[in-house]
Amino acid sequence: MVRFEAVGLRYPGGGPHTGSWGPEALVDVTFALPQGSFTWLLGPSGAGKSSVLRLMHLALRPTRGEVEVLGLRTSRARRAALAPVRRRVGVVFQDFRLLPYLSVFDNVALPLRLAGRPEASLRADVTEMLRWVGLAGRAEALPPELSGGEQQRIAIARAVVHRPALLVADEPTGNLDSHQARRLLALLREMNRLGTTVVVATHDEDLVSRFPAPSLLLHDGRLHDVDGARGVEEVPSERPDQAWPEPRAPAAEPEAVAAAEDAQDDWPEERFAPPHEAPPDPAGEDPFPEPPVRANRAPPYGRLPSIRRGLRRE
Ligand SMILES: Nc1ncnc2c1ncn2[C@@H]1O[C@H](COP(=O)(O)OP(=O)(O)OP(=O)(O)O)[C@@H](O)[C@H]1O
Repeated sequence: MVRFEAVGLRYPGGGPHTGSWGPEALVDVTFALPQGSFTWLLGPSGAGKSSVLRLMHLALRPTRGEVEVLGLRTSRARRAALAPVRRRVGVVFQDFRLLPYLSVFDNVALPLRLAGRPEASLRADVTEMLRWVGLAGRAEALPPELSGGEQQRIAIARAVVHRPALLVADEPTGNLDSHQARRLLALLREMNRLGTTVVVATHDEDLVSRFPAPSLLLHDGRLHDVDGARGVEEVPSERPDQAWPEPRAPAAEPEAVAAAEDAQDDWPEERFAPPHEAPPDPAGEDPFPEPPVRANRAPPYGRLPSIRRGLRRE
């Protein structure tokens, strides 16, 4: 599901267009997470947690080594191969990254629209997620009109509404009170129970103590202590292989959709490729073609009743 092999990562040193590169923010990071696992990503500020998550949701490529996500080896993959994989990854950003000119409803609906869900069928799921995060009444508001905690809850709803195969969350409880943080943990656990692989970077020790799970511990960009995460590679996942089907590619990718995807990039296209030891694949046949669009296929996503049931229990 996720494999890091001797990964090194450098950021641009004196700014993105200067051509100089800073010290390695990640050094020789190696681990593997099986499908259906739940992993805490821990470490002090500046240790490299966000950098690991950026590599997992394909906002960056490694400058050394290999990162494989959902079967895609990212270090040399062509950019066109990244989009379909990214659509299967849900992200809760530390700084939310809501699109300020779209309503709350449209922000949460974005992953479903990117996955090609018909408008008629997405309303119920978006409304249910908004209700779950307690913001159904703010569907028409713009993100800048919301508090930090409310924006975080919208960001969480957007990350999970399309039931991603992989969910990465960067300090998802940073702006939540303890009750909301426990509800969020319940949602993450329920999604994990249903087959989503979950990785959460956090400083919230109370949250971690409520759900013991394997941890990756980073210090100064190095993986210092792996509590079960590195070794679990050999344990086959008991979860069904196709817990979440591939999303359909949008029939046509309008410019607005492409712009919305780029807004979630840490490095927009022209800065996407840091100097990797090996050159990218020469232009040729795309090894990762978009899945074919099948006509009259049933909607790939079920409704959310099981998540709702799990939350009621909580
Ligand atoms: N965009 C960037 N440009 C240059 N250096 C960066 C950039 N982002 C992160 N770094 C550097 O990479 C290192 C790891 O940062 P990262 O944000 O991954 O740490 P973190 O563990 O997530 O920290 P925090 O808990 O404070 O969010 C730090 O030294 C940081 O200064």
